[in-house]
Amino acid sequence: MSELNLIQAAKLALSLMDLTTLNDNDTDEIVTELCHKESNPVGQTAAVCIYPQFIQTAKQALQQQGCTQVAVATVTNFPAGAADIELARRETEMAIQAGADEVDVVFPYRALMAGDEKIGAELVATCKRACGDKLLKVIIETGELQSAELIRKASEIAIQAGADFIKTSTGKVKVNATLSAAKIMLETIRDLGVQDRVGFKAAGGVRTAEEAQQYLQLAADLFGEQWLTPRHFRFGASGLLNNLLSTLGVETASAKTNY
Ligand SMILES: O=C[C@H](O)COP(=O)(O)O
Repeated sequence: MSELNLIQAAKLALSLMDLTTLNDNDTDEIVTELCHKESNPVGQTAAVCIYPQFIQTAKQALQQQGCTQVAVATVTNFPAGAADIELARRETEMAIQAGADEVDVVFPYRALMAGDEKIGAELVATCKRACGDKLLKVIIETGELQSAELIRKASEIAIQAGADFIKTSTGKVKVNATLSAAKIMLETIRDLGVQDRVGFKAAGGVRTAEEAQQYLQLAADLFGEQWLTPRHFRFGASGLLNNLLSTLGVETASAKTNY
């Protein structure tokens, strides 16, 4: 596989990003400001990712700027990853009813760590049914699972239960996305032969174009550069956009914001 240079990687990473704000003090204004970051000289991200109560705000802000192709993603069972299937189903159903295009649900990883493989499968299958044709990304929280065996097992369960994407992390625990966890997840996608229908999302702590480049190269080495589309690869990041823009020579007036 040829090497992606930093400029190519930065452009690609921007187009594959779920531009995220998931803070307890988020407001309509903060979400609107996030959506305004879509108006930049390089191009738009794949999605914005926000808490469910801001779905309508995000949709309106994107529409007002003519950014209707930017998807609105939200989170459910987040960030705890409880083993309450009914609650996860309700939250997911409500998110879809509120207009979400994509749902990132946290896998009940603690239950898996305690030896329960069934509850995760049921939760993912139930949430996928609630999503219908909207994308379901399943956050397996690799930094808590820790072992390669558990990361692989959670990936397999999520994929077999209908996940459209497997995602590393919530961004809310000590260890978030790492290249070693990404490698295990991407190899699981390859080993199950599901790369046509299942994508991968690196999320949590990805802050620089150089880091993004490494994740993209990992995936490109396994599946080819043509696999790097929003249907197959995402970054979930609240602090990567400004770095990508400055790598691409764009100084934003709002560089003072953290994105
Ligand atoms: O799902 C995305 C993550 O919450 C983003 O994590 P981050 O704030 O470390 O970029």
